[in-house]
Amino acid sequence: MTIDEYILRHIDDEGEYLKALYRDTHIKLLYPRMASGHLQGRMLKMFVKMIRPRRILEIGTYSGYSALCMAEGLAEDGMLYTFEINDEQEDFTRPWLENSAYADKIKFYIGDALEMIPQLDVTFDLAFVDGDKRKYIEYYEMVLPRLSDGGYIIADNTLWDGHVLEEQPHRTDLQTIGIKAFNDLIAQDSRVEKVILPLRDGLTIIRKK
Ligand SMILES: C[S@@+](CC[C@H](N)C(=O)[O-])C[C@H]1O[C@@H](n2cnc3c(N)ncnc32)[C@H](O)[C@@H]1O
Repeated sequence: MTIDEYILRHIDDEGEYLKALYRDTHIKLLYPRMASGHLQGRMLKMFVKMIRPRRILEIGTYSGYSALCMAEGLAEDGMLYTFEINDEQEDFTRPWLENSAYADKIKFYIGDALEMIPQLDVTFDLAFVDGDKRKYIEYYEMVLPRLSDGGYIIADNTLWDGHVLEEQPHRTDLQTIGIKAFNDLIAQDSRVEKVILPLRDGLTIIRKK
């Protein structure tokens, strides 16, 4: 048994619905590795239980796996706003969200989060940033003013398969360059407290002071 298998046997089950979504994602979608899985999903739900946000923002819905996990942790009056730029994703994802037990807690938008979020008049208590790795700084600067004091941002993939250790990423590798620039910015940003968890592909937990 691997340590990953051991972990999955000793944490909460993800449940039949999410198992089925994960399977369907692997059968029907390109890049299924982008979806949060069992461990990260349970972690996201646990964060929501700990932080107890009323309003959650997600940038990058993809198949809806992480959205459903966070919605599962939301209180009765909570709401999750999730944004997906790829309109071809809608036919797959919308039924999975709308047929779930959390349909009334999720607002699913198709479009560029960078354009659509500024048009909403909502303050968020938690934001899960999981969109285009080249745009993390733009997402961050857009989200921070829309975050409540003491609110949290969770940024995914911030270790980028270890590529962040490359001193000089190739100039065409804009994702590695983007993530490194984001990590450097967060490290020296006195507006926030931060910690990086080496879970899966790296999760940075950022708290607005
Ligand atoms: C890693 S996947 C999200 C995975 C999902 N959050 C999960 O954990 O299961 C990233 C998604 O972000 C979407 N995306 C990229 N840029 C975006 C933007 N500016 N606004 C909204 N979605 C975006 C991509 O199309 C892709 O589906």
